[in-house]
Amino acid sequence: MTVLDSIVAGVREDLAAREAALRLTELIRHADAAPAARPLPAAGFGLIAEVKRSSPSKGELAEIPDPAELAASYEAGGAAAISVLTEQRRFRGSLADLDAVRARVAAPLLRKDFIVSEYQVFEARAHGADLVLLIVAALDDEVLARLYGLITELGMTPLVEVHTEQEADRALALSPSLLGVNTRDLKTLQVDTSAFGRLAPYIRDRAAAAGIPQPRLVAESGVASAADVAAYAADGADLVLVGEALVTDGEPERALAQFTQAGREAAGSPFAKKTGSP
Ligand SMILES: O=C(O)c1ccccc1NCC(=O)[C@H](O)[C@H](O)COP(=O)(O)O
Repeated sequence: MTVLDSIVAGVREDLAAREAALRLTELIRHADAAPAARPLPAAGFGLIAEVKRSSPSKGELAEIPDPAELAASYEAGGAAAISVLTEQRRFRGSLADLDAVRARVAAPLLRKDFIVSEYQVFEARAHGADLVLLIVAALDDEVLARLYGLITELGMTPLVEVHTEQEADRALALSPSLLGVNTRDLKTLQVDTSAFGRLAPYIRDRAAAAGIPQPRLVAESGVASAADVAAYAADGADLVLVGEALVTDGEPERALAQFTQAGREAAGSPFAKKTGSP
């Protein structure tokens, strides 16, 4: 069993308990009553800043007693969106964190979890999410397409996450507007930040060959410094998702603003790789 398999097994158990506590029909009523989902800023380089207490790879990262306060400092630093981990067992997140953050900030919110069922998508909407993560490695094609369709139908944006070329091909079949390359292999937890620079041109070329719109690319994981953000941006990332480096920094607002500035400068440089290879 891979790390991803064991996380998903726990997620399914916790999900069954929530499904028993609140009927789907009732949950859908809450989702329908939620204010409309917000889009990401239309263009330009940006950072997705994550509320992350702990992780399978690093253990405890930060206590974060007030996730809304942290999110407010991300927003003040200019985050394009805020990612809230809601998985409980390995990341110590919750839907209550999502509620607290939603009540405090206007920035678009990503529900970061291991989404395997429609119930979780309705939960995301009911708790104010604007974007929902779909991890290709955790889903078969049929479920992936079904969840993608529901997220879109509810007005939210799916962030479709891949780690390999084969997963990228599966993701591109959906013509996603937002495609994440996680440089962390969720099966082994190894991070290889150079994976983004290899996969981004592959994705751009395959999208061009398929005649579909180019997705905005999100580089995920492994950022320790502004230079890492700049490297992802130079390799063509439109957005970079950062967790650990921000939650362990004593000044997250300052760190976020610095990372964003570094990414913008690199993305605007004539050497930035924004298109598929000729
Ligand atoms: O972070 C982990 O250890 C992890 C393990 C297994 C599945 C997912 C995991 N993380 C989710 C993420 O994708 C990251 O939280 C996100 O990309 C931010 O990464 P980082 O900046 O390296 O904290």
